[in-house]
Amino acid sequence: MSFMQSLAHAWQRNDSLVCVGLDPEPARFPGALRGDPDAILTFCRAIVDATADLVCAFKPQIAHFAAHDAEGALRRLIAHIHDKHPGVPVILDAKRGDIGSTAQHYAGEAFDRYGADAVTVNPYLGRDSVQPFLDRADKGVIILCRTSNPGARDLQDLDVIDQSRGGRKLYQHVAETVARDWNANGNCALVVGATYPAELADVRGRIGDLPLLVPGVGAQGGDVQAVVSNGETANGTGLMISSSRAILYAGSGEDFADAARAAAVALRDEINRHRATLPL
Ligand SMILES: O=c1ccn([C@@H]2O[C@H](COP(=O)(O)O)[C@@H](O)[C@H]2O)c(=O)[nH]1
Repeated sequence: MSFMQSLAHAWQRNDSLVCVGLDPEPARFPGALRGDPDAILTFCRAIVDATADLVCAFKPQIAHFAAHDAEGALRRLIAHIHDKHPGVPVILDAKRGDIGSTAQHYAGEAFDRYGADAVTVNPYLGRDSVQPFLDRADKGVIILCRTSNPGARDLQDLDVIDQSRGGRKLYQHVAETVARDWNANGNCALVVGATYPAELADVRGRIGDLPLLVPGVGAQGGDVQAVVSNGETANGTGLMISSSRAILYAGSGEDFADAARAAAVALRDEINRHRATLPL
C-alpha cells in the first residue's frame, strides 16, 4: 500500500488526525530506563505500543536518534511499527535537501535503509533536489512550506515575483508549485506550522486536498481549534497534526506510556470536537 493509501486508511480506521512525534531525549526518560543500554528503543517502542490505535502516523525525528549514535534503534523502531502496527505510516522527519546525485542517497537512506513510508524534505535547492524522492511514487514526500518556528518569517515570507502569476510570498509559491507541478505521482504533502493559523488557511486555499503535516501544537503552543478549522479538507481529514514532547513526556514515572496514551487521547478528542465532518 502506498503512503497516501495508508494515511487515508489510518485517518478512517483510528478516527484520528494525530501524528505522534518520536523525539527521544534520554535526559527526560524515567529513572527506570536510565541503566538500559537500549533505552531509546525501549522508550519509543513503549510509546508506539501505547498509542498506535490513536494515530494516523508516527514521526520519528532523525537527529534525536543520530545525536545519540542510535541509528540502529531508529531502524528497529520503524521495523517494529511495521511489524506490530501494520497500516500505520511512518514519516521520517529528516528535512533532507541536496543536489540530485546526493539526494538520491538520502532517498535510499529514508526509504530503503530505514524503511520509512514518507520523509520530510527541504525545497530550497529546487525541483531536481527533490526529484529522487518524488520518483518513489509509493512513498510520501512532505515538503517544508511554512514552518512552525519564529524564524520562518525570515525567508519564507519574502515577496517573490512569479513571471506568470505576479507577486506572492515564497511559502505561497512553494505551496502552489508543489501542488501544481511536483505532485505528478500524487505523493506530495506540505509542512505548515500550527503556530501560524492564518498562513495555514492561506496554504489550504492554494493546494486543494493535499495533506498537511502540522507540527506546533503542544509544546510550541499552537491552537488546535484554529488548526482544524483552517486546515481540514471538506471530508474532515487532510491533516497530520503532530505533537512530540507534550505526548512523550506527559509523565515522568514508570507509567510514562500510560500518561502518553492519555495525552494522545486528549489531543485526538480535542481535534475531533472541532472537525466539521467525521469519517463514516
Ligand atoms: O516546522 C516544523 C517542522 C518540523 N518540526 C518538528 O516537529 C517536532 C515538534 O516537536 P514538539 O515537541 O511537538 O514541539 C520536532 O521534531 C521538530 O523538529 C517542527 O517543530 N516545526
